[in-house]
Amino acid sequence: MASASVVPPLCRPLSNLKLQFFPSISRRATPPLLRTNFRTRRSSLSAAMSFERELAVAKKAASLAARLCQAIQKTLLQSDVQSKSDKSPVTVADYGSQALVSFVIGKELGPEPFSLVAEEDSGDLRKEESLETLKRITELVNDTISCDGTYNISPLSTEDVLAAIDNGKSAGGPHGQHWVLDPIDGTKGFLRGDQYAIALALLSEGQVVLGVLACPNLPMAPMGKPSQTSSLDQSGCLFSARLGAGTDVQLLHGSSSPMKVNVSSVEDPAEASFFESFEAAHSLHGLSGSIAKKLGVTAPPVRIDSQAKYGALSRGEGAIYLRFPHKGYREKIWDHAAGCIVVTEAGGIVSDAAGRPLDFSKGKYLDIDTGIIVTNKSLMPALLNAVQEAIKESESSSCL
Ligand SMILES: Nc1ncnc2c1ncn2[C@@H]1O[C@H](COP(=O)(O)O)[C@@H](OP(=O)(O)O)[C@H]1O
Ligand SMILES: [Mg+2]
Repeated sequence: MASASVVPPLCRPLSNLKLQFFPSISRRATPPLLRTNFRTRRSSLSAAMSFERELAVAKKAASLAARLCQAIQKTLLQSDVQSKSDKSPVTVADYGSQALVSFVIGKELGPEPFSLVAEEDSGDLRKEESLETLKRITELVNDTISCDGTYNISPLSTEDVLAAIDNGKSAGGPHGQHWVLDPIDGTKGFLRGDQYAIALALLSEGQVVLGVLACPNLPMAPMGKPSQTSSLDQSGCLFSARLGAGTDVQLLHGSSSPMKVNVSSVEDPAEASFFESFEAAHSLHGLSGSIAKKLGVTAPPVRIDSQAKYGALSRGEGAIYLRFPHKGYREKIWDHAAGCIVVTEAGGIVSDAAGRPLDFSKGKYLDIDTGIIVTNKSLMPALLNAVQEAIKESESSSCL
């Protein structure tokens, strides 16, 4: 069994994270949808509430959860892997991470109850055959809290841990405040030893007002750029964004100061690189390929797991992210809320394939047209045209 009492930093080299570049494409006129839909939605709400305290809590919660995940990834055993009803892999780390984030929010912002929309629930864990797993999660959560030293409390019981996980049962929606959590985004990457993220956001009146991405395996130095300082030689990035306040990155663990980041400013797609899911089951690589071809791309895409893609884009590493799930899949808000604000506060645009901004106010699902595309303001018009042409072509060819 893995022990969380010693938590070494995990510095696995990222063999699958490379940069590629687009050849040039001609710029086209901005489609009307784009012009009307990307007006800034900063309401009086953000002026009245700064969410500074909440952002600090989110950073603390995600960092602590990352500690637990890092300890587990290092010593991952086959026995840690279970199967949910949808057969996706879920590990003790997913549950432990959700319990920890829920614990930290409650501790820091309580005693009032809070609303949390999160990926995991305790249903499977409450079964008799899961008792050993539950004990192990409880031990990991307690070890992580005790190593951190911030909270002087008696150890949590298994019931405390189940209750903390079940705090994540909220349905979200357009009113009030809702935390949105993916305790391990990119579970498959986590199991492979590749990229994953702890993704936490806050919705207020249906709008994402802050987001944090803890990316334990993402190097601080952008790929292809030699680091100037020793802190950039390390892995583990914490991205954080607050409505109207920009996006920062800092070392996930340690005392580095936050640095403001911006998305790539490239206007020529020949200088842009392009991200997509590592997993072909999560995004239509063929469709992305034909979009890339329309833009004149020759290099293969950069395929990595999780919202680490949004984090990398926010600091100008690569310029485009394309996500086209297979027909029938419904995207969940926790897979995009934190990533979305991290990119938009860094100057980027996140939209569906029709050019509409993502709407996080409809509960746990996103109601999107076909797919999600992310890039900077200069490249979006041409990208949107290419996306729409490629979709039309793939629809007509599938009718033949
Ligand atoms: N068939 C599918 N199509 C699109 N996304 C899927 C999918 N099955 C799972 N996912 C989502 O894709 C996320 C991982 O994204 P990525 O491919 O960018 O790493 C998963 O997050 P979890 O790992 O938290 O379950 C899951 O929510
Ligand atoms: Mg996810």
